[in-house]
Amino acid sequence: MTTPPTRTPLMAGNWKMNLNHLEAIAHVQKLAFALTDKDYEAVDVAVLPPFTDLRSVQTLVDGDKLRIRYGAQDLSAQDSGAYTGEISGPMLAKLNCTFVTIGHSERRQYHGEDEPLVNAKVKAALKHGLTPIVCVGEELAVREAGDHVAHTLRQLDGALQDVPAEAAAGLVIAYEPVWAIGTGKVCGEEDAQEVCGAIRGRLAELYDDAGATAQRVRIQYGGSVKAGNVAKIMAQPDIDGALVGGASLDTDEFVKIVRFRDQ
Ligand SMILES: O=C(CO)COP(=O)(O)O
Repeated sequence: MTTPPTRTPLMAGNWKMNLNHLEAIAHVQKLAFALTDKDYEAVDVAVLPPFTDLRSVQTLVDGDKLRIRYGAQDLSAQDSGAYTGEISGPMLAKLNCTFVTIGHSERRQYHGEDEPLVNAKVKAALKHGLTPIVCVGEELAVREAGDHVAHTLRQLDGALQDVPAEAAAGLVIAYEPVWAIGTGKVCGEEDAQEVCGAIRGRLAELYDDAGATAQRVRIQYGGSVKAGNVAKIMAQPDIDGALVGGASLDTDEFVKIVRFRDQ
C-alpha cells in the first residue's frame, strides 16, 4: 500500500473589496515581518487582494523575495477581447499570481455566476498556469432542508466538468457554507468535515485512479474562521486549510490562523 501524499495546509486571506493598493503594501509588509521561515515551512500562506492591488503586491513580493503567495479573486473565462471590466488569465499570469478564487458565493449571488461559467473559468485558469481555488457551499435554506452535501457536490461536479485528473490534482476546493460567511456563525468542525469528506469522496469517484487525485487535492474550509476556532477545524482529516475573509484583514489574527497548531 502506498502512503497518501501529505497535503501542505493552505491559509489564504480573501480580502474581498477591502484595502487599496497603499493599504495592501502596508498590510503585506506587516504580514511578512511577522511570519518566519518556520511558518512557511509548515503552511502555504497566500493573500487574495483586489485586482488594483496585485501589481503593488507583486512588486513587494519580488523586491523583498517574500514567501507569501498571492492571487486574484476572480478572472474572465475569456483570454482577451471586448469584455469591458473583465480581467483575464494571461493578465493574472503576467503578474505571477499563484491562485485565483473561482465561484465564490458572492460572485454567484451578486453576479449570477453558475456552474457552466465556473467551469469555464476553472479551465481558463488552468490554461494559464493559475491554481483555481474553487468555492462551493450551500445557503442556509439548503442546509436546513438537509440537502447541503448533495448541493455542494452538484456544484463540484459542475466546476470540474471535463477537467482532467492531472489538472484536478493541483486544485484547491474551498467549502464555504454561505450562512457562515461574515456572520460569525462558524460551521461546527464535524459538520464541515462531513462535507469536506464528501467532496474528497466525490473526487475519488470522478477520477478513477484509486483515490490518487482525490488525495492530492487540498480542501479548505471558509466561513467565519478566526484564531479561536481554526485549530478544531484544521484537526479534521479532510480539511487542509482555510479561506479567511474578515479575519485576514487583521494581521495579528491572520498570523495566529497561520499558526493554527499553537492555538
Ligand atoms: O467568504 C469567505 C472567504 O472567502 C469567508 O469570509 P469570513 O471569514 O469573513 O466569514
